[in-house]
Amino acid sequence: MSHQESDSQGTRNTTRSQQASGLTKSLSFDSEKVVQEYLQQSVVKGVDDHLVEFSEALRTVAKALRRVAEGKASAQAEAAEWKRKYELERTRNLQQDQKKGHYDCKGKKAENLTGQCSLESLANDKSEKCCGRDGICSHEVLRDGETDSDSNLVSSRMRRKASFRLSWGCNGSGQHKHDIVSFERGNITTAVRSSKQISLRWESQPQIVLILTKPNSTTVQILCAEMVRWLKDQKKINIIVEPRVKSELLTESSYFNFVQTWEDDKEIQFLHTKIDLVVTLGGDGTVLWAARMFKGPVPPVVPFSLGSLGFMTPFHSENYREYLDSILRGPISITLRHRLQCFVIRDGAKDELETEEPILVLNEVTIDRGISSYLTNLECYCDTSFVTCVQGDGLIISTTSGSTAYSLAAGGSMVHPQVPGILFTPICPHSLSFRPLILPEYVTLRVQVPFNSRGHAWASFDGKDRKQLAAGDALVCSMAPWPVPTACQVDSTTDFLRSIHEGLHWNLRKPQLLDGPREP
Ligand SMILES: NC(=O)c1ccc[n+]([C@@H]2O[C@H](COP(=O)([O-])OP(=O)(O)OC[C@H]3O[C@@H](n4cnc5c(N)ncnc54)[C@H](O)[C@@H]3O)[C@@H](O)[C@H]2O)c1
Ligand SMILES: Nc1ncnc2c1ncn2[C@@H]1O[C@H](COP(=O)(O)OP(=O)(O)OP(=O)(O)O)[C@@H](O)[C@H]1O
Repeated sequence: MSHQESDSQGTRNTTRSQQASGLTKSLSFDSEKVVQEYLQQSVVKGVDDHLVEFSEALRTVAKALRRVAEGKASAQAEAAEWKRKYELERTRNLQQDQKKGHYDCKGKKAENLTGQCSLESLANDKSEKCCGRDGICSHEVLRDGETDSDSNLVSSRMRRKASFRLSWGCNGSGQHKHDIVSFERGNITTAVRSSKQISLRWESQPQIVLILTKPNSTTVQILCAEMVRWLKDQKKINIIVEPRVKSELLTESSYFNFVQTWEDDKEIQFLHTKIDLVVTLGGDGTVLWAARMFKGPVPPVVPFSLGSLGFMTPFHSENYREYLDSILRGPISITLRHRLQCFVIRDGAKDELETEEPILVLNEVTIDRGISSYLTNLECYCDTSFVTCVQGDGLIISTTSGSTAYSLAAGGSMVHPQVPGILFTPICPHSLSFRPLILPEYVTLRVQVPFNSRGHAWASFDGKDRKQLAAGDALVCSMAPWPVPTACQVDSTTDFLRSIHEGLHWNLRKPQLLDGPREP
């Protein structure tokens, strides 16, 4: 069924259910009124007349209830059809993932592409497979926490609260660390939230630092050479740089012979196993570059500001010695910047994923009209629910770190980078009522170019690697399990507020003068 067809079907169902609920409301009012009138007037009128009226009213009620039931049956059939389609899709995705060998929340193998457990597993496995070790039963806590006298007291006064189980890790990627949830007497409280300030303490001395630099900048080149010298001479740190930087250093002096690099780009995938710390010298683009190099876990990143804006670069390069000295000693406050993992699924490929590995983004994935002059038409789903159809220039699916980048320019909110969420921001929507959304971090989003689309769409990842999406192609994205830990200059909130004040001049306004009218 095309989106338009399903939409008009949906509208018909909504109208039907609105009619049904309106009917039910008027029914309950009418029948009540009829009964009251009957009771009052039967004293005055002949009882037989009123019995006739009353039975007529009951017939109307029965007829209307039948219509409500018919409406429900048709809505249920529609829902069953959607569920069937979803199940088909899910099975297809699972098969693909088993082939690919990703990992999932059910354990050993295969992270589901859409990052979800099956509906059956949610219903049947309960905690056993998905949530076994992580689920807690409220009644277990109640039993543990109660003394005998407590329980006697409770049972004598009132019935115990219904027992329940909370479990996690089933939806989304299934690999997130979740809040510690306490069930003290069945009341749910969270103790440690993922958005709390995180501190990193070294357990052994950091020894290898990767320095990444913005190209074509003399200032950066000079600073890089100075920093390498200082780290080697003063801190006995081994340095790794990109091949380009190694040749730049060697042009300056043969002293830099000790600096390591790689010859084959394939070696980059093993970098995270050797490197203790990454230092970036540039702007936000260099932090994005650093994040892009790590397709899995990322070592802590220390971003020095040598650009114009620097939302993610809180360290001023002039004081690099003090900063690095304190960071190498630790502890460091870090911001865990979540990333999104994106899969492009080609319609033509049917059962094949286009990419072996997901594309990870620190800022956002953008699906836009590219060079096409046609309106972009994108169908968007959140897990199993239809979200909307984007008609405009495109859509930005952004992390909270990316909320101050393109998403902000398109009218999205600025969100603290430690808030776990995914921003859904339209680009120039051709609709007055399309406001940006913020969705929870555990959802899987699917953006599909409809078969009847007039043009292609283009996906770009942190502003790079453009990929064309033809009609029937889709982009699926969910939160990646590997965040980018960036060192804070103070702490993540202070750094964030400083960056929006200094970078964007957020809410900068001259203070109102004292003179002028006053409250009497
Ligand atoms: N209209 C727009 O605002 C627009 C358009 C295209 C791309 N971008 C952004 O540019 C990013 C790529 O950055 P680049 O440096 O490689 O390209 P670039 O050199 O074109 O720089 C883009 C600008 O975005 C800023 N920026 C990047 N990440 C940011 C963040 N998280 N918060 C605040 N500002 C940020 C950079 O400081 C820079 O000023 C994309 O991820 C996208 O968010 C923005
Ligand atoms: N090591 C690198 N190798 C190749 N390209 C890089 C590297 N580091 C950064 N870049 C690219 O250089 C561009 C500019 O980088 P960056 O944003 O850091 O500097 P800037 O534009 O001067 O800073 P700002 O964004 O604050 O104005 C970006 O597109 C980024 O992808």
